[in-house]
Amino acid sequence: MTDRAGIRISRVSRVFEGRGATVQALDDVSLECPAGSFTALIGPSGCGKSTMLRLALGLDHPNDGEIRIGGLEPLAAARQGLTGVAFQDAALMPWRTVEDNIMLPLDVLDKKRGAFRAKVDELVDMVGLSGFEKALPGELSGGMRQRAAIARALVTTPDVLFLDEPFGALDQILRRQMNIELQRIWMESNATTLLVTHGIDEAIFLADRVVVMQSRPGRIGQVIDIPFARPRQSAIFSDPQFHALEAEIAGALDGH
Ligand SMILES: Nc1ncnc2c1ncn2[C@@H]1O[C@H](COP(=O)(O)OP(=O)(O)OP(=O)(O)O)[C@@H](O)[C@H]1O
Repeated sequence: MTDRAGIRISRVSRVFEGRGATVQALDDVSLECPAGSFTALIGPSGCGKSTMLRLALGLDHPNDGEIRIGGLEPLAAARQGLTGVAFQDAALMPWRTVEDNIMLPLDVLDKKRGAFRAKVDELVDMVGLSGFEKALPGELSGGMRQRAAIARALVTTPDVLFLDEPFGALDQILRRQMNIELQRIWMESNATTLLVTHGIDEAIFLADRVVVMQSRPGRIGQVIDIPFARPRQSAIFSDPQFHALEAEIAGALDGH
């Protein structure tokens, strides 16, 4: 059992009005992510995945419905350090060292850095960046930058971790390595995780269930449970059951 917070998205709609056109980015979307679970969100471009994350982070507000993180409103949860986020482009500050980047949320939340020294060292070790604490982002590979971004997302020991295509810019081989590492990090951190991805294989490898979204308006189409035991090994990428799930999700994306 875990006492971590889960995510509850209830009947959320978000409409954008602009230049004569109205876009229904999300239409009556409900999703419950139990504490400690790993959910992957997949769907065509423009189906509202990033909008959903922005709402869950308190960066935007729904027109209808509500989102709760462990019972709290998203902004309150973010202010308490209950949520962590890593984006596709890592978004590290180029002039800050790796460890200064990892400590950024502490500065934003006005927490004393000293109290987190051991946590930062543990995270640097967990994401395999020992020896690079004083390096600048420009001195790191793409995969190392993403690992630093994930460490940064975890520095407040968040209950909930949002990942928006964190490995989208990496090549296939590196992405698979990062998937294996992310699984390990997730198992160690125990955070409720919501991953936005375009990679069907990545979604199946990592998630307990894959939520397939449809666009115009953005809605949840199918939810597909992934039955593989953990820890999952890279061999499952060539398992026939894995291929069957890939076909099922590809079909759901095509609206079948
Ligand atoms: N601030 C905004 N103002 C107007 N329209 C917006 C805004 N943000 C998003 N949209 C529209 O809402 C819809 C959903 O966008 P969103 O970025 O959430 O999609 P997505 O599923 O994350 O797409 P992608 O996979 O391409 O990143 C799109 O049609 C987009 O144009």
